[in-house]
Amino acid sequence: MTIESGVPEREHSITLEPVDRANNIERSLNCSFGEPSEGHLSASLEHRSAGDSSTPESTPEDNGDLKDRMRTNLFAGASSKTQLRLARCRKAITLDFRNVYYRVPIRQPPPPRNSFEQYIWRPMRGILPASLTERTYGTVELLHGISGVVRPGEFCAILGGSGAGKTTLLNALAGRSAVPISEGSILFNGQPRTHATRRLIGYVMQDDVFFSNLTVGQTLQFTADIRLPRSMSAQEKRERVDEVLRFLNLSKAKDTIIGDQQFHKGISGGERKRTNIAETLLTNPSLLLLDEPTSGLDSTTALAVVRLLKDLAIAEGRTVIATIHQPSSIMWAEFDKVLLLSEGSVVYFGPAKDTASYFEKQGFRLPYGYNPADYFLDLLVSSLESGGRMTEERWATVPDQVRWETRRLFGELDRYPKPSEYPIENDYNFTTSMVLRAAWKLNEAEMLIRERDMYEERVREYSTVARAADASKREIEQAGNEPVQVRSSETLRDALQTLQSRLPALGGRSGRVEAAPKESDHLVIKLDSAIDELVEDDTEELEEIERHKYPVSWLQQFRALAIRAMHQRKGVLFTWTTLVQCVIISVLVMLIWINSPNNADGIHQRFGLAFFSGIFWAFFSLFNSITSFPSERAVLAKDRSSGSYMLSAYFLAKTSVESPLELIYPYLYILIVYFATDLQRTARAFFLFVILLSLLTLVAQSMGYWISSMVMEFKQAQVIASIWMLASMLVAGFYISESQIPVWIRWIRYISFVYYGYIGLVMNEFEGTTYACVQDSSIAKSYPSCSLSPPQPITPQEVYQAYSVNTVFGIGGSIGMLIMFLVVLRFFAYMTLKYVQAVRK
Ligand SMILES: Nc1ncnc2c1ncn2[C@@H]1O[C@H](COP(=O)(O)OP(=O)(O)OP(=O)(O)O)[C@@H](O)[C@H]1O
Repeated sequence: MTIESGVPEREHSITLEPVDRANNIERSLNCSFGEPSEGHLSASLEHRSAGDSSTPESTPEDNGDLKDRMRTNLFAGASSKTQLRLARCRKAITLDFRNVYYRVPIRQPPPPRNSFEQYIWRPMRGILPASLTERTYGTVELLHGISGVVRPGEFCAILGGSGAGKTTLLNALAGRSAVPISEGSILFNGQPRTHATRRLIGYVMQDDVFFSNLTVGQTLQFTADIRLPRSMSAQEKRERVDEVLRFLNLSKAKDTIIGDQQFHKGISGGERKRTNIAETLLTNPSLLLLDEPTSGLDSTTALAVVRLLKDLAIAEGRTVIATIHQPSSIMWAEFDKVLLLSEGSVVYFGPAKDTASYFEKQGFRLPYGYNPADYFLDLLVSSLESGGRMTEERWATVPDQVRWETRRLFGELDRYPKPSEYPIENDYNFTTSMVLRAAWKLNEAEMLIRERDMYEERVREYSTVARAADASKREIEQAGNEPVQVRSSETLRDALQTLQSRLPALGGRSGRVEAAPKESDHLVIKLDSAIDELVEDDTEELEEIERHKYPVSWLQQFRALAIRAMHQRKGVLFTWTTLVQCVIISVLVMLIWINSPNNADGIHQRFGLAFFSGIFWAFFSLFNSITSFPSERAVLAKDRSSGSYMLSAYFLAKTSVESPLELIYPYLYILIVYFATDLQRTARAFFLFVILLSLLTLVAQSMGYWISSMVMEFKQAQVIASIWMLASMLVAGFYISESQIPVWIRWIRYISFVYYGYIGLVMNEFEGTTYACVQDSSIAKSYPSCSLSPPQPITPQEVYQAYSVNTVFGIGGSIGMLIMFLVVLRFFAYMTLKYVQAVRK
């Protein structure tokens, strides 16, 4: 709907939330401001003038301003207009956190009690999950009663020195903490977090965690496929990706791989950061939480990121909270609210523009021309770093009440039972941080009471707006599609003006208010039927979120995950070094075994070839796959904590894509080696060789999955894999026959898949064929058939006997055992990933 307002001081137009639907407004009001409940305290309302809003439909003046900003804005090129409107916020969220305390258990390994624990158990313990080997010794409190409210349309920056608790607080707000908060509440529109709210929260991690072999476009497409609702078509999802790419000026980098810091250079640091934000924006979150989105960026790019966040808050009605390191003064001016933290306590929370006056009241005057952020953070950090007390001059400037509160909180009050006896000196070495924390404690109650009054006033104000909009709606309906002239009362005009300035914060509907340079008490209102459709879409989308646990079905998850796994694994597996390694080994094997004789003298060589083939590909595959989960751990945790997909879809997609890829090199080896080395030339033997080697490779891969799901640390996984493979190799029967292995470790072979692979390959080579004896050969003489007169061909049974091959299983049995290992090991890997690693949902 378009409203043309006759307010003379406003000569530009802006896009706002709908005023055509009273019920939507009511709903928005409910979700933005809720019903004032008992004890519900809120932060101050900052009335932003309508002209401040960077909104999609801006006038030339606004555009001029916008262009100025865009000059330094690396996101220029994005017509924020269309993109912002298309990626509109679905529901306004007010985040209200009260008295949040967060404590974590202190975990420490128990001290060794004897030499076994000291020299054997301790080094081995590293490979087990910490939860099994560490004990809890009490708790440590990281957040001490943090309160605040951030509303739709506001951009709140969390600031503090290193270790102040910024990330801890952000994680707690996002529901991503390792343990739940100990006390207090975190409410979304007055309600605890639900499944549906979780999907409306976008969390941008400090580390840009991606699959390095995917391009920016592929990465975003994956996110779109998996996290956008099932009601959207593939085409719509592609369009959303292109929109976000354009919006963040990433179109140029669409086909560039993300890369990593060490081996493959990919996109730049700024592009990485924007890709990170883009991934979150794709899902159109209503509440955006960002952990240090500007870290590692140059000042221009960092400012551009901050302005983007501000635009997302104002123009889209999103609630944006970000931890920011070292903001410049220009950046400071962009913050609506700031939350200053020191040692896990609030030092200030409120409008950024009021910070200086608040600090001044506490005796800390912002020096002229100083960057506010630098000054406030210096006050907190320098006092901590030096550990020094406040100077006497500064202490003297602190109000009496605050000095008293500091003593009450951090000093020994017993020494001075009466306030009149308190010495004026800073006798406890109080630091600036202590004084400011005490000042805030004093101030907090007072501030919150004041803000509750403002909140109630605000609710009343919006009720007026809602009634006004309802009245307008009725007039519009009576007038059909024609522009309507509404002679408004003073109240209506004021209400609409307020609405105009605050509507973007009410939750994702669109309408337009245009200034008309004429009579001040006339409003011209037009209906825009397209807006109605958008509203319907939103409702459906929200209902869908409530209905389904995951945005898309299991099959859709599987498909998207399989495509991603394919792109990623291709890049890891198909490198020149791996190809060259495979070819060199294959050619070497071919050259060594090319002349193996087809008689008694060649028997041992065939054993060697079968053994080497099995062991080499088992090693190759095992070591390829032990990097599997550790390298994806961060991405998996990120995806799972945003509730994107089921672990079963991830595991099955990954393993089913990687398995065929893992077989490509062994097949190349078979092609080079099999015929050149004169292995048994029958179709049956060839295909059985292919099947056995494939199974061995896949079982080794499964073993690698299991190990890597268990320990998640590459080095530890490597140690376990090496021990396992070397033990398997030793007991398989090639180096030493079964009867020579001590009885008490003989059983190991039965739990070693290498053993079954080796038996299968050997029997496949000798089954159905005989070998001629060689005259004067010492090897041949060891076979009974060669001692006969005339010598008889050596039978497979004689060979098995000579090499102590256990024929109980046979080729079929070996294949069966390998299949069993395949299934069991994969099942173990999945269960370990699900339960032992406790990858968070
Ligand atoms: N699980 C934990 N156990 C014990 N202490 C912890 C734990 N997690 C965080 N801390 C401590 O809590 C404090 C706050 O950590 P946090 O990561 O929130 O700081 P921050 O303000 O984000 O710092 P930075 O800006 O350096 O990232 C730090 O001193 C940190 O060592």
